[in-house]
Amino acid sequence: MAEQKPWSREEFEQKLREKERFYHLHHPFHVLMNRGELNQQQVQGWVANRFYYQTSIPIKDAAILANCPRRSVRRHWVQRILDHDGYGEDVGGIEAWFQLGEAVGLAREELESQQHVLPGVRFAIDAYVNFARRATWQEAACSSLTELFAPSLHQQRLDNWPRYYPWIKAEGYHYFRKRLNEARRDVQHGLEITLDYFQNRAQQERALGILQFKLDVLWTMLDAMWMAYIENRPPYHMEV
Ligand SMILES: O=C(O)c1cc(C(=O)O)c2c(n1)C(=O)C(=O)c1cc(C(=O)O)[nH]c1-2
Repeated sequence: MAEQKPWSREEFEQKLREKERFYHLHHPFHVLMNRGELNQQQVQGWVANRFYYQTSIPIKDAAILANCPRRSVRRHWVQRILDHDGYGEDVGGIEAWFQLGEAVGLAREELESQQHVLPGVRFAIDAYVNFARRATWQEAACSSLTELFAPSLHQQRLDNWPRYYPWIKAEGYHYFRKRLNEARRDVQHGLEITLDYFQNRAQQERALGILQFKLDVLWTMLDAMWMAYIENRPPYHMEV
């Protein structure tokens, strides 16, 4: 059978963008959250579990750097680690997440200890980090492209939460504001790498599969949180 023609650069980008419909923005947990229908304990559960994602992202990006022999790419990619860990005067995104924790009533130690991190959330995030360790750096770059869809979600939080959750202190919003620009910049780089690297149709379809895998990671995290905080069925709930 004849090989299918590759999509043009524009068509390929369009196919990647069409994956937006699977973004965790549409997960029922986020829908409730962005309609103001979560209580404080449920918001705290999300913040504490997402903290594990925040701390894993620079480890994931360090794995990508470790697999990348191209200095011009590393020079650019390293910025992601600095954004999260901080550099010089900038305290970084993980510190901003601690501020969010405090703003919703979670002590720093509660986040740091990871005591609230659900097994399902941990498994999903570890799968993402391990993928980045084992894949080529271009495939791992492709897996970060869910960030194409993140700015609108950060913006929704900035627009809606102060109204719905007046008990969240204003310092909590710094992280989302910071990510608006960082995500737009990062995704431009990740997209260029992806559009350059995946050339024939089979490779382009592989890229869509990689993006779907990452969408599954994010969706599965919220499934675990839904069970624990909406259904009140965390693991082993029958025993407690
Ligand atoms: O709040 C969100 O919904 C959200 C989603 C994502 C994403 O789509 O992966 C990231 C972030 N936030 C984020 O803050 C972040 O730093 C980040 C890095 C990455 C990545 O894959 O490298 N995704 C995301």
